[in-house]
Amino acid sequence: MSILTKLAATIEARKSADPDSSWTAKLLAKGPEKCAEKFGEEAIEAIIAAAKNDRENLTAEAADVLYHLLVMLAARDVALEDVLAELERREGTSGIAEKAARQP
Ligand SMILES: N=c1c2ncn([C@@H]3O[C@H](COP(=O)(O)OP(=O)(O)OP(=O)(O)O)[C@@H](O)[C@H]3O)c2ncn1[C@@H]1O[C@H](COP(=O)(O)O)[C@@H](O)[C@H]1O
Repeated sequence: MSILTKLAATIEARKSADPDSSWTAKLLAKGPEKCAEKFGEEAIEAIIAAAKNDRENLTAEAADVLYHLLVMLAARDVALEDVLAELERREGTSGIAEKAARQP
């Protein structure tokens, strides 16, 4: 089991945990909008680290982004497996073909 899959399972379990015992449970209790906001904040911190070419900080911020992405997905009941399945569906298709398929 990959670390992302394990982390997603831990986050899912935190939905029924006491917010006083878990930072994840506390964040989930604040609702999906707050989870999305935190994801955005972490993404901006990663962008800043990348723009500054601060690779050490970018590594840490990227981990924060992945964690907060999983929390945001859990808050809206989107399964990590569905996201991974979407990536697998795209595997082997070129980015240009994918973009063309999304045109209205
Ligand atoms: N990977 C993470 C992880 N990454 C970041 N964070 C938390 O995300 C928060 C983000 O930092 P901020 O500075 O924005 O947070 P803050 O200032 O404390 O919060 P705000 O007051 O701004 O809301 C930190 O408090 C971190 O503890 C994480 N918290 C938990 N995990 C994983 O989730 C698991 C479950 O954690 P708990 O729910 O705490 O048991 C842990 O075992 C870890 O594997």
